[in-house]
Amino acid sequence: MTAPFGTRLRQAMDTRGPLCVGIDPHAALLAAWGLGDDVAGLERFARTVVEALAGEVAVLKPQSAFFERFGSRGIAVLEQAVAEARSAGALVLMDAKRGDIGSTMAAYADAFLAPTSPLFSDAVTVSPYLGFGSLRPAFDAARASGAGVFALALTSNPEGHEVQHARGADGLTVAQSVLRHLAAENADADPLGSFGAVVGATLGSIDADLDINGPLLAPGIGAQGATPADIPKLFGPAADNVLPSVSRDILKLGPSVGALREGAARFVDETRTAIG
Ligand SMILES: O=C(O)c1cc(=O)[nH]c(=O)n1[C@@H]1O[C@H](COP(=O)(O)O)[C@@H](O)[C@H]1O
Repeated sequence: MTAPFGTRLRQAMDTRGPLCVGIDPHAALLAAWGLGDDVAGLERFARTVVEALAGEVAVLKPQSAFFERFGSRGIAVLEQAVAEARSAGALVLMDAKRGDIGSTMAAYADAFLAPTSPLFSDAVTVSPYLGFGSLRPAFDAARASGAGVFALALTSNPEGHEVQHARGADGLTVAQSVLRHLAAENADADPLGSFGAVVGATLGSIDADLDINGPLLAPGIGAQGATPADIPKLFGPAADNVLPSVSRDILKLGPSVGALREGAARFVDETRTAIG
């Protein structure tokens, strides 16, 4: 039985450094790499990122949308990238942001969290906005396969505020409610729970209890304006559980494998220096 995702993530962050690099094959990035905006370009892009970073960084985060753009052939590239990244030692966080009623969520859990699936990943991002309880099948599947789940809580985009800061009858913000649910899922975990929150590093200030005994995926560094130095200021005592996520600011350094590796190493160094 594989160790729980949280245990594997803690070890990877400690040994390879606190960094998640996104595999986001934007059309503009394909062009910048001299690749066509087609399946051949997509495959070359994904394989180059995996070759450069799967043996180096703790987590790779393929953004499903950029593969779905090419239909089933794009998904075939995604399947290949996930398998190759995992076999090279990276943890793979599938960024799919899936959310639906429980019976449908079970099918999404099959797609990304069942070991028999061609898209089986170490973790997946999910959207809690059909009610946190609708995610139960994903948490159950993750527990069964030693995988993880990251639920959106305080996203990096400015539009998130209107939903995530809304308050329920209990007086809690939607975001705080999600965080409390995650803390309950992680209650007995040691050294780190397998159920994380997505908390943007672009937020300036966070008025929420981030003590969830789980990982905090922090996107928004680089292209969205945040820096590693923002992490200790923003996350305070939870900074040790922060997994900074960078996509465009590292990917733009490609297609050179060496440049991609240097860029990732630089972000790891800056984060470790900032957190201390
Ligand atoms: O779930 C995510 O990773 C995510 C959450 C969030 O709040 N903001 C956010 O930008 N992301 C993802 O992070 C990636 C953008 O990273 P950058 O290119 O570094 O800005 C995209 O794949 C986004 O979908």
